[in-house]
Amino acid sequence: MTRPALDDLLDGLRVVQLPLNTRFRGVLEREIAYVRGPLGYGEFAPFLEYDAAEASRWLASAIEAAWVGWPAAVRSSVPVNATVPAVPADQVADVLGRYDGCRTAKVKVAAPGQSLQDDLDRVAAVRDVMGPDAAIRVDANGGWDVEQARDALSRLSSYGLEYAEQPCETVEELRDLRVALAHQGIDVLVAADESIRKADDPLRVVELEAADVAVIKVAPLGGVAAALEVASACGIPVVVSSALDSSVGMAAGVALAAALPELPYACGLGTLELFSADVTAKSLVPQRGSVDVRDVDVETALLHRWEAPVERRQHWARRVAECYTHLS
Ligand SMILES: O=C(O)CCC(=O)C1=CC=C[C@@H](O)[C@@H]1C(=O)O
Ligand SMILES: [Mg+2]
Repeated sequence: MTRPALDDLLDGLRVVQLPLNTRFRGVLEREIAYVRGPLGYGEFAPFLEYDAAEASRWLASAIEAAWVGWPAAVRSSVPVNATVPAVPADQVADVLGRYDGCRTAKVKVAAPGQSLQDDLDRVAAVRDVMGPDAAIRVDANGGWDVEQARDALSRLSSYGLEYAEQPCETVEELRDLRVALAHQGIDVLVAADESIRKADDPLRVVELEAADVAVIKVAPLGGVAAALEVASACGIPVVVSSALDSSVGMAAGVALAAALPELPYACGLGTLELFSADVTAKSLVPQRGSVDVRDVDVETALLHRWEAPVERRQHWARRVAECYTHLS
């Protein structure tokens, strides 16, 4: 891959703090850095707790966007799901109300400090608001062990589930859960997210027959081309999802979804509805249930408006430099 000099990355570096309208992953603000190359901006926003080796894949993805470019699109829009954070059931209608025309919802479950009853209430509220024809998937972020997952999914499945994303933490647990669900006749598909995006070997989950669906995120896999390779090698249906991106990062996810030969499920690319600010006036938000495949015009005034304080900008400059040494 074309590798810009570290100075080129640091010279164009911009850092913003974008407010969210709903708490997600425990935060109400998303800190995002941008690098700038000949093709425009690339988003570099690994979550703050990630180490340099893991975060360097996000840097490779930002460099691809700004210096290399993406594979050709085979579609002009991408159907997306609404994302429902671990909110109380009485806030579900508000959250869903932001998503124009989405007929699939992904609901966070097994959040720290919450009970299965909270999850049941939230999923029931989603079914209630969206009606019987909507598709509902849940995402436990590895929060259950196999037994808890089997019990939770046997109860949640009465609301009709499209799949359960990362119900357990390890690949072995996902495999054992699939067997347990089949034995008990619980008809819920298993999707892998962290087992792909945080793994040394993203294809192990397929080798162990541990998932029915692969959730693929661009930045954690090192860019659109790399993610496309993982998606093709998987041999199971793929759902492209965001990493809580601004429109710049979202465009990369949309580019991947647009390039995939088959897209059987709605993608998790609607999360800009959880933000109350962006760096473009024309956010890549869903309209009538889909996101358009198009370029994003970053506005300098918005980069200024949401600019992070100087110590955070220095933090991100150090992070870029550190990750740069890990680029392969
Ligand atoms: O898939 C979606 O609907 C939206 C994206 C999403 O849920 C996530 C984005 C970023 C970090 C993750 O905790 C979370 C996920 O686990 O899938
Ligand atoms: Mg997930």
